Amino acid sequence: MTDAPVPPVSQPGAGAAAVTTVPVALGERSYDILIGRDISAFAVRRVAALAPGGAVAIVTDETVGALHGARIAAALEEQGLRVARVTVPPGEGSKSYAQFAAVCDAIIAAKIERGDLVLALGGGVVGDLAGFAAASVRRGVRFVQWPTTLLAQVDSSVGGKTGINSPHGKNLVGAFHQPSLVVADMALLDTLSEREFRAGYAEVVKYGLIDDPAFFAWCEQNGSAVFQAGEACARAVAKSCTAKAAVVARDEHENGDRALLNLGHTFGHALERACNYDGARLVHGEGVAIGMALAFRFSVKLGLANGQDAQRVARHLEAVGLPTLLQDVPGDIGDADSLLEAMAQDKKVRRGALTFILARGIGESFIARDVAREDVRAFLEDEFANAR
Ligand SMILES: NC(=O)c1ccc[n+]([C@@H]2O[C@H](COP(=O)([O-])OP(=O)(O)OC[C@H]3O[C@@H](n4cnc5c(N)ncnc54)[C@H](O)[C@@H]3O)[C@@H](O)[C@H]2O)c1
Ligand SMILES: O=C(O)C(=O)C[C@@H](O)[C@H](O)[C@H](O)COP(=O)(O)O
Ligand SMILES: [Zn+2]
Repeated sequence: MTDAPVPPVSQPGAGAAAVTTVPVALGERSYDILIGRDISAFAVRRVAALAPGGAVAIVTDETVGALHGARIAAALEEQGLRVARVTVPPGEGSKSYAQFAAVCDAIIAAKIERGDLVLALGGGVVGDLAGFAAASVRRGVRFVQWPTTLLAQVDSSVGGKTGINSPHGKNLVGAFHQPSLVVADMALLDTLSEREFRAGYAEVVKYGLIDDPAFFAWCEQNGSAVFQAGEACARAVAKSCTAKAAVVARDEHENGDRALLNLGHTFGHALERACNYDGARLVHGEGVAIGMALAFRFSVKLGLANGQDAQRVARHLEAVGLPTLLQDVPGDIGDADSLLEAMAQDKKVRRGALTFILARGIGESFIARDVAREDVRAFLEDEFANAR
């Protein structure tokens, strides 16, 4: 990642809005992320070019489908594609075995062939679910990510992690399946709720905390402007996608430093499971915000980072209204032992040993293997005891 939040090359999208293109360099699986406002007219032509005269199954959720589905379906039909629509209920509960089976069968029933397309129109839930269905049906159909939340535009639509949840933990069943194109149209964020916008912002801040202190400082200065879904937001999306594209290009299957993108997630995923994936209590980005604050405080407790940095992280997250404490999660989240049990199912676990993303400071995150369970338990017990 670079020091200044400068987005990559912009070009006019035929006839209208400027489109910033961020390439994801993965050899024969390379693809572009198109970023801009009101870019759908340009983007549907790029989608159609992937499968000229073919078919596309738009997978969406009820909320996004009602707001944006008809317009995008019509635009794709105008490009000569046959369009089928597949709709799931909104929310994390749809990353389930039941919805996975329903989506796969609907794609098959729509006679989507290997040379056709699945198009995920929605947030990270739809992207992860539709992407996994695309990876599985006929052993692999190409797919397009058309993210409609800030979280999906800055993170989940890029990098090819797809999957569903198990009662044992988050994203435990899935596949790496890269999209063929990503379309991040800022205009779609206009209908997003404030709470969901804020949750997505947690994953933006993450890129600064991993290895880009200048970007974290930029977030501190410009965080509230990002929430206007204008120029600052487009910059944050381009910056985030550029950072993620670089990590994914180096380490597509998370054998090494892609795990840094998991900052805050070992704690966050355990909290999501503790809430039984009930978005009314905790959505993913909120879990990540608490998880990042915990990762910094844990780093301080282990003598790795200084307290001022941990406070600065929590201060910024709180300034935009994100939660940073275990006590911020409504209802019962169990205790240190039950959270540890959830963490034992984390995909970064090796031979039973916990791996965390910890930090020596802001922008100095690193992968800590073999973290002692006793240290985690003692830290969590302190956190449970320390009410605000
Ligand atoms: N694959 C990855 O790399 C990756 C990365 C980060 C997160 N994730 C996953 O992403 C999921 C979270 O994604 P999310 O935060 O986008 O949640 P989400 O997909 O549940 O969307 C949030 C809510 O906003 C609504 N919504 C979406 N777009 C809208 C719009 N434009 N206007 C109005 N309402 C809209 C949805 O209906 C939903 O109710 C989690 O399951 C998480 O594990 C995956
Ligand atoms: O793309 C990645 O790699 C990430 O870790 C991004 C995370 O924000 C995302 O939540 C991801 O789904 C978590 O991956 P998991 O392997 O811990 O399920
Ligand atoms: Zn995440």
